[in-house]
Amino acid sequence: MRSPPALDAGRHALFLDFDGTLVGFADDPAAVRLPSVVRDRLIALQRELGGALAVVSGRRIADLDRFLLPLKPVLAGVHGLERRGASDEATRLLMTPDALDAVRERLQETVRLEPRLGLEDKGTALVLHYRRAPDLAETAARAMREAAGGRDDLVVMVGNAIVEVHPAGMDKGRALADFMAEPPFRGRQPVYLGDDTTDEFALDRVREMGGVSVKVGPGVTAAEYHLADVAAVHRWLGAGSQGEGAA
Ligand SMILES: O=P(O)(O)OC[C@H]1O[C@H](O[C@H]2O[C@H](CO)[C@@H](O)[C@H](O)[C@H]2O)[C@H](O)[C@@H](O)[C@@H]1O
Repeated sequence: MRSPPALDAGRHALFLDFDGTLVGFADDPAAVRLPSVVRDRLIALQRELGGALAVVSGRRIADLDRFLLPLKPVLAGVHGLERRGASDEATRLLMTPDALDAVRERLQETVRLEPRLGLEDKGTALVLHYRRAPDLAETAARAMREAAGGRDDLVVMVGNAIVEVHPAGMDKGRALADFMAEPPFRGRQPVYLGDDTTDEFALDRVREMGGVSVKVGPGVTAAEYHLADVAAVHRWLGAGSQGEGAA
């Protein structure tokens, strides 16, 4: 796969995944770090792009703000179930948090019985983490399937050393399409960078829209272009190579 073309600030809208794209991985999700040189470059890019810069992540918006501030991009959190558009002051939730109550109870029991698994409660989604115990990948997947109980109002997704459940009806592709229908994105060509299976929804959508789809790292993808790793993303953004961003 080819390297992506240079960003054209007058024409493009830039969408960035967070973990595995802007920052490297760590055992503890709270331990990642966005190098200040990258954050400063993103602040400059946001201005050059007329505000058409969004981070589209599986993380919560409050969590993303902790890593990104003073950069305040448009944000889709929890795969679009949380949203803060260009004209929004506050985060909007696209679901009722009690939708996951029964699943939460079952997963709490799972991690009580197997403490090497971690449970991340994002309110709008629940995640079982097994990065510290890769041998528990199948155990985690099975526990999640059983906890979700075949409910068709929920979606179970596999990510990088995680398995996650959240209400059906939203993914990163839909989140991106919603932003593209609004200023300051409307009329621009989307550019999306992402590394994980959950990014494929957005990479697919960007190809349909005639945009620039960029897969970061290894793996099967719908993307047209490729960057090797987080350091290559930083260089492509014009922020040099200052480490991968894991603490
Ligand atoms: O959509 P993203 O921005 O890529 O977020 C996806 C998930 O990111 C976090 O988990 C991942 O990063 C952790 C820290 O490096 C790592 O420990 C974990 O194994 C990775 O899957 C976050 O904790 C999840 O909630 C996000 O869905």
